[in-house]
Amino acid sequence: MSKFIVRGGKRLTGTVKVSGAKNSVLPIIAASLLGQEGESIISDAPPLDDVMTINKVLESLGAGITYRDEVIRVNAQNLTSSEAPYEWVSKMRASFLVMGPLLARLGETRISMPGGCAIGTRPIDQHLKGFEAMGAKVTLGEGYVEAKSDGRLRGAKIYLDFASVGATENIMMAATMAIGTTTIENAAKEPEIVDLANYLNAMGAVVRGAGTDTIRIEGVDKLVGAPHTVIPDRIEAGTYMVAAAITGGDVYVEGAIADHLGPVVAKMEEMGVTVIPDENGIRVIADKPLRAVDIKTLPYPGFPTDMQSQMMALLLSSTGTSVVTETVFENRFMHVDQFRLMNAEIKVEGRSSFVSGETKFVGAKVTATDLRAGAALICAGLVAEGTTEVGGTHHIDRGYVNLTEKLVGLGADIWRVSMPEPAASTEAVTTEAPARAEAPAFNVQPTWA
Ligand SMILES: CC(=O)N[C@H]1[C@@H](OP(=O)(O)OP(=O)(O)OC[C@H]2O[C@@H](n3ccc(=O)[nH]c3=O)[C@H](O)[C@@H]2O)O[C@H](CO)[C@@H](O)[C@@H]1O
Ligand SMILES: C=C(OP(=O)(O)O)C(=O)O
Repeated sequence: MSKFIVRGGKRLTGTVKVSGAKNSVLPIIAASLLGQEGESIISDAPPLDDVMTINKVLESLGAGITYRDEVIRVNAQNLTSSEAPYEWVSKMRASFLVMGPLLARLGETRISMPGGCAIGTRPIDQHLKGFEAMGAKVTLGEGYVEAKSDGRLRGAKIYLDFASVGATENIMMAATMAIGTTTIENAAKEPEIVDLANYLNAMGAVVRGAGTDTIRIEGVDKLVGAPHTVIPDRIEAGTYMVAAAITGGDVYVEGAIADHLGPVVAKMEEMGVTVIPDENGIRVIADKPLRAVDIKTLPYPGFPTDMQSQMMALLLSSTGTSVVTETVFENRFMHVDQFRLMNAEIKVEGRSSFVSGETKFVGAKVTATDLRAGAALICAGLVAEGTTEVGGTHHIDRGYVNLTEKLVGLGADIWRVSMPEPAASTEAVTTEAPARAEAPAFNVQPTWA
């Protein structure tokens, strides 16, 4: 067990570099299963717990994987299994993204049912509807989803009831080796979809229209491993933009792509933050009081649900009342109770939160209820009076590379402590900051590379 400890009151300045996007690298690693020959070389692969998990899934399927210096090499020529076990899928929903590639490659697959999680029930009906339309026979039972095709999948026209990111990716991957053309209508348009399509095309696939709401995939006979560099993580970038703004800072977020962050930039500007994008990143300067604004999460290019909780932290410190409406996930206000422990005033009514500004955050013991909630609590901790302890670090480790190092590099007073397991020891854990030379002690380099 471990915690992040944040002592509030430091203004952030300097440059922070964004890592490769979690939500790009996960489907791309899954897609590497499609390579019948050669090797895929995936660069800028962030050393996150989620990446380790999906690598384990691929290894369990028989793929050869090495991971060094943020480069993953996948050799998927000889797959030995079509089953993704509970052990890995239960750790991370995105493991389910191996279903499309396995169906295309092996004609059958059995995958543990991905459960719901803190932010919502997250059904997979749209994924399965797509596979069935392409001729797969899907059965559910004993906690597993099985899909089988009678020979190769067949191209089909698939309309998604919701522009689901995962369903678009899974269907797109399954369709690459189908007979004929598949059309996905009401497809998700996220930059990560475009990144995946670029990688698939480099492998020999014919995917057109990614980034629009209609994607056409012409099936081909064979895909081969290919090199690809993952796009920068727009949510990590947005998180550092919020961290900079909430502390009244001046930070250059290197690698951030302004085009991928349209609504985040727009809303921060509406609040009174100065945002200066250039071709290598985005500079954020907050040198005046911030105004309240309303936020509504939507699929891309709308305001990203994955930035909702961090933005709520910023709105809490603005002047006035803001309304935050969450339309993507039905239960993504878990951070509200945690913010309340830090002195925030927020009223939740259905899918909307009424957020009172001018919060004088007070340090408290809080818990990351999900990945972005954790990031948001750390942002609040940066300006809180006193010390904030953020537990639930396993959520945060899913999506932020070297979080303490990056924030310390900007001048934040944050470190991480490892807690002894209660049964093993009753020793108190110190929340004193380690000497700077010792901090940060957290090493996220994979140990099994
Ligand atoms: C690994 C990854 O890329 N994760 C992202 C991805 O998750 P993920 O791909 O799971 O998100 P989706 O876009 O699929 O989900 C959006 C909404 O659609 C619903 N839905 C989805 C599929 C389905 O078959 N049926 C259905 O009802 C979900 O319950 C949710 O309410 O997009 C989300 C929305 O931008 C982000 O928050 C996640 O960070
Ligand atoms: C919800 C998220 O991710 P995932 O879909 O991997 O749970 C996220 O990145 O905020």
